[in-house]
Amino acid sequence: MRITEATLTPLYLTLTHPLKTARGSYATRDGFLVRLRDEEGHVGQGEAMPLPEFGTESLATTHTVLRGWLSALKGQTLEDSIEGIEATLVPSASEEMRQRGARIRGIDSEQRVPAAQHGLELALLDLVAQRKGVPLCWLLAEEARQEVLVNALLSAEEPEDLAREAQAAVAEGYQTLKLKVAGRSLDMDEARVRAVREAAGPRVRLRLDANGGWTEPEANRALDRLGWYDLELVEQPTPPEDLQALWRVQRRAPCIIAADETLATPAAVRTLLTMDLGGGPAVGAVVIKPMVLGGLLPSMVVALRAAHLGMHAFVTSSIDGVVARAGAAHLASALPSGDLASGLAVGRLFADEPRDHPYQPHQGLVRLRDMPGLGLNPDLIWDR
Ligand SMILES: O=C(O)CCC(=O)c1ccccc1C(=O)O
Ligand SMILES: [Mg+2]
Repeated sequence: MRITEATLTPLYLTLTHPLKTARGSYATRDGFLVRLRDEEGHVGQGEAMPLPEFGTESLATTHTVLRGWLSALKGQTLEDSIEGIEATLVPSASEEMRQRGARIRGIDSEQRVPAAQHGLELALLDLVAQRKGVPLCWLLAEEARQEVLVNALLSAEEPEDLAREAQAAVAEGYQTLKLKVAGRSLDMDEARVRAVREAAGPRVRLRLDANGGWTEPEANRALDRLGWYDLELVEQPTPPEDLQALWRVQRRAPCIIAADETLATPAAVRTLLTMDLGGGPAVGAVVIKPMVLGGLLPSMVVALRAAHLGMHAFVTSSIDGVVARAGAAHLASALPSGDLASGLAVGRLFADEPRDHPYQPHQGLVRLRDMPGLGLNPDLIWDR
C-alpha cells in the first residue's frame, strides 16, 4: 500500500471527575490522533496518549517523533501485512526485512517511544485490515472472540458512594468491578471494599488496584484483611521496581497478583517473563497496556509469552480515547484467554466522549462488529 496522506491532530480529553490513584490523580489526558490515507482512499486511525509515569515518552517527545515519522511516511509504500508494519516500526538490521516496510527511522535509534509507536502502529493495522476487508483482530489471531468481557471502574471515595456506584454497575450487567485502593488507611480501604462487596453481592468479581502504593508489609497486611471479601485479583500491590517483593506477596496472597506498573521497562518485562524462582511464574497475571508496551503487536508477544508461563493476561486502557480503546478491544479479543475482564469501560469517565460509537460496553461486554479494520468513522471524534 502507498500512504498518500498522514496527519497528526492533538487530542485533549477531560474527565468529569479526577480519577484518584495511589500515585496521583488524572483530570485530563493529552495526546494525538494519527490518520493515514492510502492510495485506495481508506483512512486508518491510531492514537498516541502518553503516560510517562508508566514508562512512556513525554507528550512533547510523542509530538516531535510522530511529526517526523508521518512526514517521512508520506508517499512511501509498504507491504500490506503485519510484517510490513513491523519492518516499518522496528528498525531491523536485515536489508530484506527493511525492504518490506517504509523507512521512517534509523536502525540506530535508541530512543524508546512506546506511545508514538502505538499511534502509528494502530493506524497502519487499521489500514491493512480495511484493505483486506477484515476486522482488525483477525490480523492478530485466527480465533479472535467476538465479545470482550470488561470491568466497571468504580471511582468514588466514600463507602456509601461506592456502594451506589457498585449497585448501578451490577444493574447494568457488569460482572467484574474494579476499585482503586492504597494511599489511605487500611481501615478506610476495608470499609470501601466491604461496602462494594455488600452492594454487589457474592457472585460479582471484585478486583483491586493499589498502583504500587503499599510497602511489602503493608501489602501483606492489606491482603490478609481484604482477602476476606473474596478478591479476584489485586493489581500492583507493591512498588513497581521490586520484582522479588511482588513474587513474595504473590506466594502468600489469597488471590491473583497482577503486575502492572512493573511492565514499564522492557528490562522488567523480560525479567518477569523469564524469572524462575521455582514454583511457577512470578505472579499470577500481567496487565497489558498497549500504550505502554508500544502497540498491539508487542502486546501480543508479551501476552503469548505470559500464557506460555501459565500467567493470566488482561488488557486495560491507560485512560485513552476511543480510538486507542478500540484497538485494545481488538487485542483483548485476540488473547489466548478471555477469562479476566479487560479495563476498557472507562468511556463514561470522560466529559467529551463521542456519544455513539461501536465500542460502548453493554451488560459488561464490548461486542466487536464485523466491520473492516477498527470500523471507526473518522468523523466520529469531531462530530459531537
Ligand atoms: O482497568 C481499568 O478499568 C482502567 C485502567 C486503569 O485503572 C488505569 C488507568 C490509567 C493509569 C493506570 C491504570 C491502572 O490500571 O493502573
Ligand atoms: Mg493498574
